Amino acid sequence: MLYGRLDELRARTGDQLAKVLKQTGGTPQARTEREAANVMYSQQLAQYNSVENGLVFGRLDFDDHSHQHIGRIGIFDEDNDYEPLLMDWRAPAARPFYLATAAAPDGVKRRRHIRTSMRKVTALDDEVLDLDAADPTRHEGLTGEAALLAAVNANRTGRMNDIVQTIQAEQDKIIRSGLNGILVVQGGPGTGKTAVALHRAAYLMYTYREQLSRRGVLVVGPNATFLRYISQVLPSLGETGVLLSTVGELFPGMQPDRTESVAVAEIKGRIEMVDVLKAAVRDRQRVPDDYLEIEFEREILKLDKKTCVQARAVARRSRRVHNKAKPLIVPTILDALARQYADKIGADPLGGANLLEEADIEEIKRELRESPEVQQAIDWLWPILTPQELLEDLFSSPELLASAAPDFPELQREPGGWTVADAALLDEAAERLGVDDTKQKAADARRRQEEIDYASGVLDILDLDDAADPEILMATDLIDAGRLAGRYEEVDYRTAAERAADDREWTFGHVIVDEAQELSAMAWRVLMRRCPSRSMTLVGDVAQTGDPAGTTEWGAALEPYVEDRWRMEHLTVNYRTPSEIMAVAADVLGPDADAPKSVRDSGMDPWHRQVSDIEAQLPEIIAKEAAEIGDGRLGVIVPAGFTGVRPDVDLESQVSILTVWQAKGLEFDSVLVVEPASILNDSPRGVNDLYVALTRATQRLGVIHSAELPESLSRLVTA
Ligand SMILES: Nc1ncnc2c1ncn2[C@@H]1O[C@H](COP(=O)(O)OP(=O)(O)OP(=O)(O)O)[C@@H](O)[C@H]1O
Repeated sequence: MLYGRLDELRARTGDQLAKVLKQTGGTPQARTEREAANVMYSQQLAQYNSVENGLVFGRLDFDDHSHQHIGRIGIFDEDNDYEPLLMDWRAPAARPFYLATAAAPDGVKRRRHIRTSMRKVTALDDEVLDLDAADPTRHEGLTGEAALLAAVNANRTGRMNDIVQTIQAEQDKIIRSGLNGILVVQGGPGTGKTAVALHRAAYLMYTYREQLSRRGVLVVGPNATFLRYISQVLPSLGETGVLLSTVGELFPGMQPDRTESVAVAEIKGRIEMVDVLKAAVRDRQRVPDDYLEIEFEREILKLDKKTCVQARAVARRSRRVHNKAKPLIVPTILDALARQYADKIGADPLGGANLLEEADIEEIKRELRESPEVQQAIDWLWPILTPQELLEDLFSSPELLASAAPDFPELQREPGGWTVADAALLDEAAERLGVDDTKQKAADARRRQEEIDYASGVLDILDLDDAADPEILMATDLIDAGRLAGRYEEVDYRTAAERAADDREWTFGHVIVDEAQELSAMAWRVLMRRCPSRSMTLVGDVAQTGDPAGTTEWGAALEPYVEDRWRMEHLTVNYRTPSEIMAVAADVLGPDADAPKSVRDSGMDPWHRQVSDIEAQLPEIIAKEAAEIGDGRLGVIVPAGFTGVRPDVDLESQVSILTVWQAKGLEFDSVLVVEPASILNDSPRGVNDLYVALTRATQRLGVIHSAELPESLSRLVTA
């Protein structure tokens, strides 16, 4: 019945959309309304299409004999006072589905998990929420235990799935936490942080739609592979208006295409870079050592250092950003040059006062302003700079670098291309420089003039008949070309997420950051600029920090922005990694670490095998392990620089060879960790890296090494 209703809704929305698309013309208001309807119906249709799989997944039976189905969207009975036929999982009334327990049943008698495949029910799992009738083998801390275990034991597909059917109580609390302020979610590997972050995005969009649809929600992930891995979750929850991005991509047009050492990347992430960029900008506001010579009207004028210093001081005092302050140096310079020129040409041969009057001086200034030589001098004194020019010049010039960053000579490099860590610097530079929009404004003016010209052409055609009766109104009597052009100007109907992707200065209604522990101080600044309201959800694990520029303490990262005004929630249960693997991983962190508790055992011991030549023997070991897991997925996690690592991870293939950094946030049915001693020694945060590598497996773990096995892995059995 519910799928039937979904088909009806889809067909009806499709018809409405087709009707809107067929209409043309009309008043400007009609056009605006039509465009808005177009966007609304298209989004609705996308939502109906995306909830096809698993539309209905739950049912609650209440003590009063009523019942309610729970699903991905709400569907209402239009013929019966809009009674809910299917309750959206995010609605308050659906909450007992996630929270009710036998001890606190909240009026629920039975909770049913319904599994479907292609519109057919394939399995049911019932829980009777009655302490007397409850199955004593059930785990009281888990909601829908059978459905949960089926989900966590299932083979992985290479793409993350939603967990909407089996959200657990501690996760539900975070997903539905209020919109405002900064919420930090700290949780060990596999505790569902990523899943919770995405479901929270969907929940917030549903609950605060009015507030959030205008400014949009941003979800930030550590790299492009990870974003591909999670990309299907929000659409499957019926939400298409959320922007997924890395920090780097928030600088529009940024494509990191070069690499650099971890040490240099770490320096670029430091807060000291703010001062470096400030100094770099000031260094570009030049004055001559002595004077500049400028030829004007066959005279040689001298622009001396003192005048330039004065002009620069005026511009700097304004506290405008560099590119916007440039016009402020011009009056002082023109004035000095004009007076010098006047002295030359207006000198009274008899030695009296200058023959030129103020009006003449003003005229000279106007001419000076137009002179290419003068413009060239002004550009030398105060060049308009793009962020790219500023950084490229800084990094490739030993002199500029020595002046702006005397402590960091290692930043010097050949020009060409950008690294991941450059993105936050470019963004910071853009803030300091301000956008030079003169070209954009000129282009806009040109475009508008073209539209006006076109519109007058249209009006001319309408008024072809010269001999028309003067009593009859002509088109040009009613509307001029400017107004006609205005009507046809393009209005921007993209969703907030689409517009935000192209706009560096966009600010979001809510920002969600995954793997937030990896952000450098400079990256935090980028994100805080995108979210002045500080309505943010930051999920991560400070025990997994791999980037030397990242944080191991939430308070230290947030203090500069909100002091201690942020709240923290913890996730404590690991749904990914079986207890046997988690025990090995916890040994790596040491006895004081707070590793999460696994929800299940696998009955299989993680193993290690020492080989003499890894590169030669690995293919065979991989083939054997791949055969063991059938159509499951195998991740081979190797030290950086190992052969076989590709910059782009193929999520679809059965076997992936990747570095720890690439494996961040991902999971595989089976994992082979290669040469753990190298992973430990390659980075100052090697312990965390090895912990991340060991916790990627959902079923099986093996360790291959030629060097000595690190002592912390002594729990592994020998294969
Ligand atoms: N309530 C749940 N029901 C079913 N599966 C769940 C649930 N919570 C988490 N999972 C599954 O557990 C796995 C780990 O979740 P997720 O990747 O969100 O963890 P994480 O905390 O982000 O891990 P890491 O810190 O290692 O990146 C995923 O496969 C996820 O689908």
